Amino acid sequence: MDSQTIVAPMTPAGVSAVAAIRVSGSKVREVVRLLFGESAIKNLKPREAKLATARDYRTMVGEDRATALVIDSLLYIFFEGPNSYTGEDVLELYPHGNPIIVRELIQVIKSVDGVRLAEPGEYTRRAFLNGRMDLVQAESVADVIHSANRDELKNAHRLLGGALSKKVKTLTELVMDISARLELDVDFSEEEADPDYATWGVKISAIRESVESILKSFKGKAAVSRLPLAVLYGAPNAGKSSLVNALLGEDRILVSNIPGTTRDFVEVRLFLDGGEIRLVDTAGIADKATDALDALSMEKSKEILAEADMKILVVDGSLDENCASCHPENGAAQPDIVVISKSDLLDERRETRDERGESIRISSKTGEGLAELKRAMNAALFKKMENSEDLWITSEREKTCLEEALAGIDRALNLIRTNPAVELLAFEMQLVRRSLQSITGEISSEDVLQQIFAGFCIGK
Ligand SMILES: Nc1nc2c(c(=O)[nH]1)N(C=O)[C@@H](CNc1ccc(C(=O)N[C@@H](CCC(=O)O)C(=O)O)cc1)CN2
Ligand SMILES: Nc1nc2c(ncn2[C@@H]2O[C@H](COP(=O)(O)OP(=O)(O)OP(=O)(O)O)[C@@H](O)[C@H]2O)c(=O)[nH]1
Ligand SMILES: [Mg+2]
Repeated sequence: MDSQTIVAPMTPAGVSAVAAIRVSGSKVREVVRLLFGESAIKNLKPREAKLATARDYRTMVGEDRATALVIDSLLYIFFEGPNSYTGEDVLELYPHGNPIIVRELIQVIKSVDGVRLAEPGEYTRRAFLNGRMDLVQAESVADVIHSANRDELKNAHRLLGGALSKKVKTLTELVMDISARLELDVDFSEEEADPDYATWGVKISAIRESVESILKSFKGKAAVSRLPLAVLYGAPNAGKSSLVNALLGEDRILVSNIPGTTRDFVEVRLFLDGGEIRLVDTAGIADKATDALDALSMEKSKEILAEADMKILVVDGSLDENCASCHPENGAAQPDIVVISKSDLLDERRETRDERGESIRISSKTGEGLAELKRAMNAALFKKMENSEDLWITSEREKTCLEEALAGIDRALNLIRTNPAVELLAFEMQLVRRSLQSITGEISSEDVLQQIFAGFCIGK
């Protein structure tokens, strides 16, 4: 392993209130000295937030630090290895979130001998290599960051907490135990009576069951993380775009009293309690297209509706008659929920039940009904998992290791059934053990680590 010290921002590029930069490695104290001066080193206490002025030592005139250019006034925390995320000395800097400041800090830090920019995932890779976490946990860090909803996040936290690691380690121990006894049988096969194959068979079958159940829990990331899609549709001028703006709390989409304002469908991201969703505003569907372009717009609306996980029909509550073409019997989509818009223009007592299904009165002007609509969307788009105690794996690599283990187990069981040569059985169980150990990274290779961490973000 290279012993270079690494530096990278932990926060995304761009303007923010505060940014975060992390340095890890043996040169951390030197970085503190150059940024903050000799006295900072003397008073360096681990895990204590300090306010200080970071300067560019390269611009210093003579030996007087006060002449050096100020980069920022910021907070920093020093973590002394091995009690840090990576297990090495770590320095975290929290400057103001100006990209100029972040760039200058990183340039100055990089100018220290033995410091370079971190590669993607390199902090977590070091955490793994220094025994702070195993490979299942390291992979789950990416899941924690990229979980798209509450259930995924809960699963990712369980993986990070070591719930799967524990299961796999228990299985590895069982396999090692069997291996050890098999090896004994190999050594003493001359003297001893026949090995007890039936007992081996039962034990190995039990392990097979556990491996298979973890394997079956696999959920590919693509399948899990596809954001749910809600589509708003209805007659022109019904108030669809206004509703999107009201849900977002900002004037994102053009609104006007001219029917046909929205031409192309517009997609935004909305956060609900269960997670992020895609919300699409479509062009109004009129009884008759006014021109060829209008007809195309309506076609587009229908296309995106076909993909929707939730169809929300917006009906203008201020009108007595809404367009007939939004009725399902006229070929329009069957709504999951009907929204009666512009409730601020409605008489309180007016009937708000719609023959097309459950309905909610809303007003984009006053905000009435918006919270209720969000709750309904949340319930429809984030259905509770049937068994939320379940733990599932998300890593293709872990899946492949489990498949290898399962194949080895099946070969071993087959040997027991057909040709019980203890040596062969012992050999297969060694392979099974190795496959299981690859999952947690007890056995790993440079190639495997390269593959895993290349997919991480910079600074993780
Ligand atoms: N500022 C900051 N926030 C962060 C992180 C970080 O690295 N820095 N994390 C990065 O992902 C996550 C938290 N994970 C962390 C895990 C372990 C340690 C750590 O220092 N472990 C030491 C001490 C443990 C203790 O005091 O209980 C250790 O394991 O020895 C730090 C962060 C999320 N938030
Ligand atoms: N009073 C009142 N007016 C509303 C409300 N919502 C929308 N409007 C008005 O209704 C008109 C149409 O609103 P839009 O949001 O553009 O309607 P749309 O459904 O997106 O229309 P198209 O894009 O043409 O299909 C505008 O004049 C809005 O100001 C509401 O809650 N209350
Ligand atoms: Mg519109």
